[in-house]
Amino acid sequence: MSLYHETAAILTSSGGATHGGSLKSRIFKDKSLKSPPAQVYALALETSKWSAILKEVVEAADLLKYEKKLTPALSILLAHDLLLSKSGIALPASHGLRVSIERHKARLNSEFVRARIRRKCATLDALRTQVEIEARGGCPVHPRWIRVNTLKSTVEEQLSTTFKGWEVVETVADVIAAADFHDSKTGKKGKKVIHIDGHIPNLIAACPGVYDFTKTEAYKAGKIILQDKASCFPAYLLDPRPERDGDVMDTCAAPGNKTTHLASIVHSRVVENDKTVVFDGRGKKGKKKAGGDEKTTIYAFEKDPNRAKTLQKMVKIAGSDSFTVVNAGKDFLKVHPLDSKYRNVGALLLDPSCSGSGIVGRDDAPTLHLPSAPSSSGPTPSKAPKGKQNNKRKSPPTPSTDSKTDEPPQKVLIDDDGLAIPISSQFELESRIASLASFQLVLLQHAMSFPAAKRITYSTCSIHAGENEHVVLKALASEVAKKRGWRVLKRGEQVDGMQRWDVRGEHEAMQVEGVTEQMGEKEREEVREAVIRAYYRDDGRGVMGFFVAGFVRDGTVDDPVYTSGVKQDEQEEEEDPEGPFVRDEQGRIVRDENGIPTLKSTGKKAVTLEELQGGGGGDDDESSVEYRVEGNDNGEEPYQRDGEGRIVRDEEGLPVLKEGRRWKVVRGGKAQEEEKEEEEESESGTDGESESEDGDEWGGFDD
Ligand SMILES: C[S@@+](CC[C@H](N)C(=O)[O-])C[C@H]1O[C@@H](n2cnc3c(N)ncnc32)[C@H](O)[C@@H]1O
Repeated sequence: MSLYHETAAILTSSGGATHGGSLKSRIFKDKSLKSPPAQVYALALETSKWSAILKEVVEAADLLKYEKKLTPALSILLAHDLLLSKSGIALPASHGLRVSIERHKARLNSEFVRARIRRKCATLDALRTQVEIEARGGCPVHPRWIRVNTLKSTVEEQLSTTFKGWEVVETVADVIAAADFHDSKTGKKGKKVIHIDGHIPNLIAACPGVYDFTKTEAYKAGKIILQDKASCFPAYLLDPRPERDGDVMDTCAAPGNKTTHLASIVHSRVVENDKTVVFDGRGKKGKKKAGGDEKTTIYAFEKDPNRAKTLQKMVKIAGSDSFTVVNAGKDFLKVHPLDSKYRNVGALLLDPSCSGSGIVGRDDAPTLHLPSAPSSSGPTPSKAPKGKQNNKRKSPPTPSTDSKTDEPPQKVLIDDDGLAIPISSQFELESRIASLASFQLVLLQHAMSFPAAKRITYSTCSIHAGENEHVVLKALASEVAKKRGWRVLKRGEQVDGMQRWDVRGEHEAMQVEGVTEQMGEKEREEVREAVIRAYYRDDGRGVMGFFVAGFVRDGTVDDPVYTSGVKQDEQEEEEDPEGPFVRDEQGRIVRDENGIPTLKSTGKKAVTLEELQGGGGGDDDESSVEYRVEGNDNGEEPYQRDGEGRIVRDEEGLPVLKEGRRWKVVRGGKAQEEEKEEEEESESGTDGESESEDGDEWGGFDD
């Protein structure tokens, strides 16, 4: 099959919206293609951009009437290459398709000139510019953002290598403006200009479409990473500092842009402070931190095993594998916060799956205009696409055709995992957002429960308040946040570049039923001002739609359930230095007349008199603390008595045993005691007396 047949099949395939996402991904994932996917994609994209004009030309020239074997899609693909491609039709001169279009060359050319004049364009260049702008549906140009990976390079090095000869301009807006430049001599679009970002360190905005950075040595060596400016906010806002935050966790990490950004920041902090650090893992890079042996590890989790492979590759290429542990295929929600591996995790980055509604260029196919069937003769100039209709993230990736205008295209929400979810109503959209938001909140609360955590960033590439401000407000109102003292990282406390970023939370998003009623106006405004937004807009900022919020706690407020896994009362029993017994005001253990202590947990006596007299185990509740009197069992009671017949007690009030008698304290109940005795017998062959000596601890009473 020829390039043209394959491309026509892609452009007109039905169900594309729900079967594989964007035009680009449909083409590059199509294993049945014989032509190079890049060539198919370029032809499909460019023809779609020009299709409104090509449709007019083909119809006016009556091409489909004369060439019955051509389909509408084939006709505009061939017309595109005939009229606009420098190399012409990519087929042998004798090929039937080529012959069928070239014999109409003169008429097609003159209709093309007429179409240009109708659009009031004096030159082909002017028409090109108009087509480019229309193809974006009036949406802004998006710069190519490049993060210099400071683990491997510096901005200075990149300026003198990758960007050698590029002009450095003052603003992002200048970079955007350069994209519409068209060099009439070379026929090339855009200019080689860059801007060094003023908010995020080591970030460069380059004019898009001028250069394929994926082909550069710097990209292949991991010296530069293609990452949108807004997507750099979370790691920068988290601002992990080895000496303050210890280990760092990236909870939802693939493909790894933020993981590698975190690594770069951690590393630069160490260098900046002129302190050295031991990086964990197989680190050859490690240096000792001044005055200590702390280690910094970045733990990255990715539940999707395939995406985790990309993460692993990225971490390696970026040069951070020596101190990044990739937990491939591991669900962050299944990571136990009390797992000792993570006891030093002080900073967590949470960038969970979201609706992806802020992503730029997700739907990359401009609306396709196909010529009408031959019966409807005569030119029917179609209107050029207006507004944002061909750069909408929720519109179907399958291009609509003019002949189907009576069927409104089904909307598709392509999330940031690349999953295409058909959305046919506002209700469906809201349900999808609500379900994502509830999951995002669970993840955020889980992050908040790590014992040493003091800083968290939560981010999405969504523009919906439901996934953004609302999740933040609900998280702040949650039990874990309250019990552990989590609060929002206020604007004034943020790293410099984020303080200066002036796009903040949405006013109308600051009300959440059942959550914000208890908050004062000032508190709500503080949260709104603290959270950071970015929009894909024609505002000169050149960023994608994004949201990020920081959370902090100072650690003075905490709940033991989040540090030791036990509730306060349980912890008192376990860790109370006074032990599990009730004490009086002077700190003495409260005992009954026989000196038997009372347990705090049950209010019952720790042992019964019968037990003290050697009678065996107590009830189940108290089975973890059993006491036996052993030795010289001659039938007499084991305690010493004074002249008045009272049991003699030591300073703690414990009965003093007669000579030859001793206490045996058994922890863990009767079953364990029996087990222990069996073991003792089999090991030593003694009657356990000597073990009893060893075990003659007063642990049960003293601690
Ligand atoms: C928005 S993407 C992360 C992008 C990444 N932070 C970056 O900047 O390159 C969300 C990722 O989280 C993963 N994910 C979702 N839920 C997860 C979970 N419970 N545990 C671990 N990974 C999860 C998804 O598979 C997806 O790869």
